[in-house]
Amino acid sequence: EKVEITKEQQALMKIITDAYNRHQIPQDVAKKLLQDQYSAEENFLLLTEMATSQVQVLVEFTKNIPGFLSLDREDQIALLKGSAVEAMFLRSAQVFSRKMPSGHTEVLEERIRKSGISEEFITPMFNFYKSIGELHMVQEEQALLTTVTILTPDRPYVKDQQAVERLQETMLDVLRKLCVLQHPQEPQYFARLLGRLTELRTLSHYHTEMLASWRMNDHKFTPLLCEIWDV
Ligand SMILES: CC(C)c1onc(-c2c(Cl)cccc2Cl)c1COc1ccc2c(ccn2Cc2cccc(C(=O)O)c2)c1
Repeated sequence: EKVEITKEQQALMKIITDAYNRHQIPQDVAKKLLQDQYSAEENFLLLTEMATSQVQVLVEFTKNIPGFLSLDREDQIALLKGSAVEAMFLRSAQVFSRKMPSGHTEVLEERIRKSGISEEFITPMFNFYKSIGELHMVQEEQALLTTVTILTPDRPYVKDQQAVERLQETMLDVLRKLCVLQHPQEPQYFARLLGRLTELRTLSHYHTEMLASWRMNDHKFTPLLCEIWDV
């Protein structure tokens, strides 16, 4: 049957996409990527700074998701804590596939590979980046997929899961229609996108182990990261 995005859905998509594009890592932080220091220590510090900046960007973005601020305050925190790593994997994957300016991508990849992360986590991480790149998502799809990830009802400590589910379903409906309209030659595209969310959960479990091993080697995180990742 003919798929049509309603006026309200169009407005919703514009709010979310504008917010997603508006909140970027500050250029001075991204520029540091090209700094000459390449030690594992220096890489870890730079990535920690980027992650901290990315969490701030994520909090600002989340405030622009229609309906999010009407959720129970504690549930808002539970959703942010539960989705931060997945949203950041999505964001860094989109940055890699977007091919950042002037070789940032290679430098970022190099720094991630040489920051004390064990090979067993590096391989699935970069496989994920590749699988996201192959989707060639338009920016509306990227923004909506991140929103759907944030609005996952079954995160730990969420009390009113129904309210989160209603919001997520609203976003999933827009994303489903957008996929059909943007990728008419590929009816399975929406299903492929949702498949990435499953991969994100696995990466999130790997990330917990990455944090544990960094802590074992006495690596320090910023207060914001300690709070959002309970480290
Ligand atoms: C604490 C730190 C060492 C850490 O722990 N886990 C991850 C970690 C790693 Cl190593 C991989 C994936 C996710 C996480 Cl949390 C990280 C590093 O987190 C990052 C690093 C880079 C990231 C991000 C997110 C995006 N980017 C790239 C980026 C670059 C330039 C511009 C922009 C932009 O948005 O405009 C984004 C997070």
